[in-house]
Amino acid sequence: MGKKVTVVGAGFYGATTAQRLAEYDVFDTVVLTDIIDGKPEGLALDINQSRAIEGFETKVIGKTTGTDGSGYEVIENSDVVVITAGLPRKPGMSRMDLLEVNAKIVRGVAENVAKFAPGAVIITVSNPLDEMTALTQIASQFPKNRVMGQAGMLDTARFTNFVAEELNVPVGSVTTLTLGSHGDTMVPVPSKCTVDGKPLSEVLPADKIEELVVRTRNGGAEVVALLKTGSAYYAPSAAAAKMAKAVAEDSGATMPVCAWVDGEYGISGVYLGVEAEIGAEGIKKVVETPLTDAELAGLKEAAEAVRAKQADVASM
Ligand SMILES: NC(=O)c1ccc[n+]([C@@H]2O[C@H](COP(=O)([O-])OP(=O)(O)OC[C@H]3O[C@@H](n4cnc5c(N)ncnc54)[C@H](O)[C@@H]3O)[C@@H](O)[C@H]2O)c1
Repeated sequence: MGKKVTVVGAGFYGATTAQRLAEYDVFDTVVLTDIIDGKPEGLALDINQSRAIEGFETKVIGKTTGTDGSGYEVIENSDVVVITAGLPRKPGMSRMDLLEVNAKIVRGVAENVAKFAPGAVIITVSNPLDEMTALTQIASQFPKNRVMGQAGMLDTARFTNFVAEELNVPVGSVTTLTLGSHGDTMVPVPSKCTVDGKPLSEVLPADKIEELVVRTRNGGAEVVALLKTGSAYYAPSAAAAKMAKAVAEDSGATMPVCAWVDGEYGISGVYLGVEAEIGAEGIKKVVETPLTDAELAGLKEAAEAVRAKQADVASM
């Protein structure tokens, strides 16, 4: 049977994710939902009308849903569900400022997803990311491997772009890695970064690397400040769509994602940004990579910072 993916939330992040997923032309159906009457239907109609030009056969179905679960039948039998519902940041706001309002939204959505697509893998992107991913698992009661969050793919892509621009080399020649949380405790891993196979530390001075790390950590805020209303969505949607595709194709690709960590790196019982193999069952395996002492210490610090906040979301 053809694959089916649902994107909940037809805002900037959700609409661009649906478009990317449709343009991959690997899914039978892409479902796009929102609580704003007519918005997902209108966007789906528009994306479908691009099929003849872009040359893809995937059908996009838009559906207005209610917070009470009305309309959710449309997501039945989805292989993957991407949750983008929730408010984005405004200039000056931190991701944590969104906690209470988005927790209500994400809890409701996750409960409805569990009811109507009980076999799906869920990819959460709503902010604050680590907390909303933990809440998605709590509210859906899905096995932890079937719930993950998107952050590391985006942070890594931002870091890669900054390095490529700094050195004026193709992005394809640059490999970077960030772990940890999607926020202040993001952990860049310079020891895993290379340019044309050479260690980053051999092609850029330490102070320049640190400058790019800081810019990566503030990558979301930099876009928010420029846009003045709304937050980034082109790179974020590219990341979430790539993850959903890896699930649908059971590819086993290794990607930096927010995954349940259970003993890896000596860390347990927390959703954290790590590298993991992605497949039909969600997280196939968390992949441990050798880290320097400082990088490992940063990862452990990030784990403790998000652990406390993730414990709070259970009651939200
Ligand atoms: N993880 C990341 O890397 C990352 C990156 C960028 C943005 N984000 C987050 O993604 C979320 C969405 O961002 P955006 O730019 O699309 O915002 P947006 O305001 O453009 O869209 C959000 C959409 O969610 C919808 N919505 C609200 N409650 C809903 C519900 N119960 N069911 C279905 N839909 C509902 C709204 O009607 C709106 O259309 C935000 O929380 C933002 O902070 C995460």
